[in-house]
Formats: sequence, C-alpha cells, structure tokens
Amino acid sequence: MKQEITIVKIGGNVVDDASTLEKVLQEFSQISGPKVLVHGGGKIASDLSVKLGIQPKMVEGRRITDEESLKVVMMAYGGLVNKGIVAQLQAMGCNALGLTGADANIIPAHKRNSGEIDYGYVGDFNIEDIDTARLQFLINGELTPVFCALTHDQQGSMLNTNADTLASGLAISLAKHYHPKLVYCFEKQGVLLDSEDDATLIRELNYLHYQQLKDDGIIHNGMIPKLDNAFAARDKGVKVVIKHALELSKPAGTVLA
Ligand SMILES: Nc1ncnc2c1ncn2[C@@H]1O[C@H](COP(=O)(O)OP(=O)(O)O)[C@@H](O)[C@H]1O
Ligand SMILES: CC(=O)N[C@@H](CCC(=O)OP(=O)(O)O)C(=O)O
Repeated sequence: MKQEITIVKIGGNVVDDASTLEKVLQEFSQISGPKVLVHGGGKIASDLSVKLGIQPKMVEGRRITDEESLKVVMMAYGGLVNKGIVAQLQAMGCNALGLTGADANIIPAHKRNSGEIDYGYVGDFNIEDIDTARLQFLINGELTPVFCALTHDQQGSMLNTNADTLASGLAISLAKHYHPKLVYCFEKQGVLLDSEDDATLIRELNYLHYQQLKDDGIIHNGMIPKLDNAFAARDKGVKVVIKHALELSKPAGTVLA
C-alpha cells in the first residue's frame, strides 16, 4: 500500500513576508506523514540583484540567468532563503534538510537550449532522472527535504530552475513510491475569476475551463506556467490544490479536476 506524501510549494511573495512565512512553516511542520517543501524566492533574488547593481531580466516569467545572476540566485535561494527556512523548521521540531538538486545528485539537469531566447544558466530536467530512491531514503530516515529552485548541469555548474516546475517534477517522480498531493501556496485564495478579488475563487478547475480562462485573459502572468506545471502533475495522478499560504491546513483553494 502506497503512503500519501505532501509536496508543498511556497512562492516568492510568501517567502518574502516574514510573518506569513512563519505561519505557513508552522502549519507545514504539523503535517503528518512524509512531506517535502519546495520554495521560490524570485522576489528576494530580484531585490538582492538590484542592490548588487545587476538589473534583473525576466522573459515570460523566467529569469535570464547570466553568470552574475547565477551567483545572485545561488546566494539567495541556496543560502539566504533555504537556510533560513531550514533553521525555522528545526525550531518547530521538523527535521528539515536543505537541498538543491545538485545535493546527492537528486535532480540532474541540463542547460536550456531552446532556440530564440538564451536564458543562460537556466536548467531543465527529465522527470525520469530524478533520484526518487535517494529521496525516499532521506524521507525514511525521518528527514524533511526542503528544495530551493536550483539544479545542476552535472559538469560543475549550478542552474536556476523555476520552483513550480521543480515541485511538479518531484511530485510526479514520487508517484512511483507514494500517493502524492501537491499544494501550491501563494498570496491569493487560489485561481480566481478576477485576479484582484479573492471572493471570486474557482473551487474546481478542469483543463478545458483553464484553456478558456487563459484565452479570455482571466488567467494570466505567473498563473499560466503554474497551472501548466500543475496540470502536468494532475495528468500523472497527482492530487493538486492551489491555495493561500495561510490556508495550508484547511480544505480551501482551487482543486484541479
Ligand atoms: N486568475 C488568476 N487567479 C489568481 N492569480 C492570478 C490569476 N491570473 C494571474 N494571477 C497572478 O499570478 C500570480 C501567481 O504567479 P507567481 O507570481 O508566478 O506565483 P508564485 O509567487 O507562487 O511563484 C498571482 O500573484 C496573481 O497576480
Ligand atoms: C528560471 C527561473 O525563472 N527561476 C526562478 C526561480 C525562483 C522561483 O521560481 O521563485 P518563485 O516561486 O518565487 O517565482 C527565478 O529565478 O525567478
């Protein structure tokens, strides 16, 4: 019998808000059973970048990661954010282990080589290459993996990988050993009919409805890659919920049908 595993992804606006972050980590630490946390931090990386005099460049929600920006995201995601979260979880009694995809070679990746735009040090990975046996070994050792948005190219370089994609990939790969539930937590109540009005929550969303709402411009910006990743997981049998970070332990948000 496969056990349930919960994969929670927290976005950049949550990570950047100390009070929300503390509350969501508190709720996360109380989830029973195996669990994995994935965090973004795009906002913190952009702020740090500006402070260092490096202008952030985003194309379709993805960071153009040149050599200097790679150093910034390694510092921000792998250091500042990841270690801060691990320390907080430890204080909450959750035995967190901070990881990038390079650690224990759990998520080997390759530099994106898509034609027109050169994204620089941005990594894509094959889900089949994720070392789920190693991950299961850590989880069986009563550890809670905490992944940041970094992978590696297996040739000595770290790569920047979108945290939503990483969370979806991990959930799909973990389906080999568990029944995965993937929870995307951010600063809105879920997928909304009006992205500025939390009262317009869509409680259940199927793929056809998603396509219509996208065509009508009701779903836009960062919600499009998030839902593409979310439906990719849904298609592989992962339960997916998109909800407000402060509702982590409540039956709230948008469930993918
Ligand atoms: N229909 C919608 N419902 C909710 N949010 C939406 C919608 N369309 C666009 N968005 C925007 O998508 C953003 C979430 O995407 P993103 O910033 O990439 O998330 P995260 O911080 O979790 O990585 C929200 O902040 C919101 O402004
Ligand atoms: C390639 C790429 O764009 N990577 C993202 C990784 C961080 C992330 O995904 O953070 P959020 O969840 O806060 O958006 C970036 O650098 O912004």
